[in-house]
Amino acid sequence: MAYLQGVVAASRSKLELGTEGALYDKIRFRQREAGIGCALESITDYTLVECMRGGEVLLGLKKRGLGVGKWNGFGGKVEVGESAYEGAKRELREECGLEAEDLEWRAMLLFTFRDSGKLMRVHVFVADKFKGEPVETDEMRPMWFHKSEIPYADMWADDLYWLPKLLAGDKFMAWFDYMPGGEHTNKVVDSLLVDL
Ligand SMILES: Nc1[nH]c(=O)nc2c1ncn2[C@H]1C[C@H](O)[C@@H](COP(=O)(O)OP(=O)(O)OP(=O)(O)O)O1
Repeated sequence: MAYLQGVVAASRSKLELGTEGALYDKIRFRQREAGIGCALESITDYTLVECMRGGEVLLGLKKRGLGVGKWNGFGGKVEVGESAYEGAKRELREECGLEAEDLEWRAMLLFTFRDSGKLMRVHVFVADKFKGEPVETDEMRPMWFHKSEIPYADMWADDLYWLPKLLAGDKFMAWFDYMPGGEHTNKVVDSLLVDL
């Protein structure tokens, strides 16, 4: 499975820099330096799927919930009893009706917010083979964008840091620390990115 292959490839390359634990440690260090108590109180797993078609990427305008009003890939919380891979496929189907034949794991994004101890861990996959046509749902209004016309101004601020790398085929782990007010202020105050 492409997801597992990705993980194996990662562990063979920059193991010393790329391990998730090392990244958490760096986050703790950086947050302490910034004078934050740095309680990583809870971790919640999410998925994010970027569908590719030639030089285009499918984004959805989020109609409700976290990130409402922003263009984003498709995804949501990983449910109890499912893997991130399974959760990613399910969310893609639920949010825009596409059935991915396979997903390639490409990135893990960690998000912290200066006004909470919560850490979001987002597993990012790319799909280039899928069945069906994207349809609008209660959650998302899908639209294809050429790689050169991605609406970064109307997306999460972090996307500008990592989406170009993802579209270039890179694998990586990254951390983005958001100002209080997270999705409304939409300002990244610290970040780390480790190529795998
Ligand atoms: N800073 C950020 N940058 C980004 O590109 N995507 C982000 C992000 N923070 C969250 N996301 C993505 C991850 C996930 O795909 C989505 C948030 O998930 P949802 O709100 O859809 O989750 P839930 O599962 O709680 O919702 P339901 O689907 O209603 O159950 O936004």
